[in-house]
Amino acid sequence: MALSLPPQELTIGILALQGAFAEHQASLERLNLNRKLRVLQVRTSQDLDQCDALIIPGGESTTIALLARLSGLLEPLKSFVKTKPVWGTCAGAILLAQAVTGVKKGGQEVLGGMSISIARNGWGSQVESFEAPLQVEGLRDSRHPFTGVFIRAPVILSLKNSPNGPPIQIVARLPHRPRSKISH
Ligand SMILES: NC(=O)CC[C@H](N)C(=O)O
Repeated sequence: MALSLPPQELTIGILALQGAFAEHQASLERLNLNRKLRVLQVRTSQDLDQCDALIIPGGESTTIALLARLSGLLEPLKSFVKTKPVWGTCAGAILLAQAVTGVKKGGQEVLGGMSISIARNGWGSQVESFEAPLQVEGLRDSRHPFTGVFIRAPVILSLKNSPNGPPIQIVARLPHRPRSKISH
């Protein structure tokens, strides 16, 4: 996967078939960057063609894969993840994995792109969702932990550096599920 981005205006796509795409868009638009950023909701392969990079949001991975297939986006996405930078949040990370466990009856379509294996709903069901403080390498204020929100979240079970891609860097770990649930 190529990780370098062109220096001119960047177009960041957000896969907008289902899930938290609007929240990702709002966060990107709040960023105060010293370069021009265009944020594009991606629903067609023509949208995808305009993107320098892509975010696949959290949501429901099976539904996102199904909608991608119905809208003719599945194959373009599989090609995109081989050559361009892609970020996967929760369901997005499941879609970027090479192997998934805990899948629904009928299986789970994936895009590949990251040489990881992942367990869908690996921390438990919806009622077992939780928040946990994380030390994230590279965040500006490393004195304060980042609050990770794990909503029916996946667990990355294994990762393997691929000979063609950049080395994998782990920026945070959560070895055990904490007791606290989501606070309201
Ligand atoms: N927060 C999420 O994105 C949940 C992912 C969901 N469990 C799935 O399988 O797609």
